[in-house]
Amino acid sequence: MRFWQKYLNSKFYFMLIFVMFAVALSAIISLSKSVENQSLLEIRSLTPAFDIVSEEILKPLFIAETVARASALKLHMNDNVIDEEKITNMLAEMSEEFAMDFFVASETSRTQYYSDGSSLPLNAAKVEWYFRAKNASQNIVAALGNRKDVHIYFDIKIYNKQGDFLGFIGVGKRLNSFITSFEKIKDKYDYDFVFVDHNDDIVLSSDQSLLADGKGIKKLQQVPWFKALTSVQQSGQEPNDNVLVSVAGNDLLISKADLKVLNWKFFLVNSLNVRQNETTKVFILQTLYIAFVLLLGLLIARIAIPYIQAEFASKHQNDPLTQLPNRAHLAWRFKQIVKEKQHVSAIIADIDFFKTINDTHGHAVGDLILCEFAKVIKSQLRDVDVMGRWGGEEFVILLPSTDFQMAYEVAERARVAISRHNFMSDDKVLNMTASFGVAFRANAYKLEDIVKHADEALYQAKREGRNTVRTTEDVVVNKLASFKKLRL
Ligand SMILES: Nc1nc2c(ncn2[C@@H]2O[C@H](COP(=O)(O)OP(=O)(O)OP(=O)(O)O)[C@@H](O)[C@H]2O)c(=O)[nH]1
Repeated sequence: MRFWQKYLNSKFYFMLIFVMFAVALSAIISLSKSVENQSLLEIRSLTPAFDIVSEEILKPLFIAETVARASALKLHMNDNVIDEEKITNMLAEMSEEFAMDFFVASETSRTQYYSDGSSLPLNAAKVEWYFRAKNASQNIVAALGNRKDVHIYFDIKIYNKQGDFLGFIGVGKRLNSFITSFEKIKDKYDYDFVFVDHNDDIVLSSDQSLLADGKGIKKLQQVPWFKALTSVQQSGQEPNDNVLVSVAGNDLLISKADLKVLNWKFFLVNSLNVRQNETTKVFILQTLYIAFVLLLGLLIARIAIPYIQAEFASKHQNDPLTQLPNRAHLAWRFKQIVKEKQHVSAIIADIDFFKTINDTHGHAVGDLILCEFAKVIKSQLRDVDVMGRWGGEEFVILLPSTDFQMAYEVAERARVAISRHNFMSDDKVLNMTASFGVAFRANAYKLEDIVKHADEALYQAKREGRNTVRTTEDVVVNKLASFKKLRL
């Protein structure tokens, strides 16, 4: 099987499945995220709609109602002769307090008094609203009025105890004062809203082109999205208040609410294209983000897992016969010692004529002796020292924070212990010896380096009769002596 075929068969398919799984998982998570985001947007967009109604409409209306019911103004309006100065002063105080324009329209004097001190005779030909509102069945009337600039007025009817009509108390808000707050909301949530009265006159809107201007009041029937509604929808008889319409390629969701207190309607116009774009953007970004995180996780796992496995293996690998650390484990321990910035000495121990033991008593006895040999030497070491099996009948001992002299003494102590130990085989005592090589490295970075030097010393110990300890210093002295001999 060719390499690429093998690759395609195993790793490639695994990766493909993983990537498909990652993308599918990210898509599912993103989908739920974008639905969550969409719902959040909807809730967030509805909240300010309620704020607009309560803050901009209901609040001035309730202030007007409260003032009308409780104020001393009502008493003055009941006087046979209206005290204009008192009424005007009171209106001015209220205007200062609530930052709105107040007025009183008196039936007795047929005059309208404003909080700015001005007044206007209620002339049937000029002030049409007064007579219309007076004859209306509701006690609260809201209407647009054009005084200096366009105002929206909330008028409350006033009666005396006998039920005689005394006139109106009301508040007026300049239409321009709504515009700033409407624009802020429109910028933030990107929807339009329209308030219309019982005549379908547009009273307030976030769309400035729909607001009343010098040319007059606009009608709901002039608005493009309203024109796009069916006649049943326009009549408001449709049970569902949310209607979808398409205007110039833009899908709009129209929500309607009734403001019964004023006999008004409130329309919220949501551009679905904007919402859909937002949702798509959130979906794509989420998918990319999650796929990136998953792939990054895979990459990290691919790099980290073999490393962790190797670390774990070297940390836990022991020689099966003696249960001592093997070479990989020794190398890991050596790295730890170097990392801790400790200087270290190494001893290599090798049983003398071990082949003869095997040949004479058998391999099984040889195995037992190897284990016992390890135990005897370990009994001479500190807990921090590490003894491992280097291979065959060779053992390496690492001595952290141990200088050359001390390492030599440890090796010598081990040599004596071995030579004095009675190894047993079938009730027969076997005596044996071992040779030792000692090396010291203040800054050895690799186990192989320090063991190589110790091995040179061991080789010299073997050459010089066995059952002895030799050091790297001995090796140098020996080399120098041979060099001198050669020169002579
Ligand atoms: N029983 C047993 N013997 C082993 C094991 N590993 C290596 N040996 C034997 O150890 C012996 C090492 O022999 P040599 O390398 O000739 O060394 P030696 O006989 O100890 O002689 P010197 O080291 O020169 O003193 C060989 O016979 C190997 O078979 C093991 O795990 N168990």
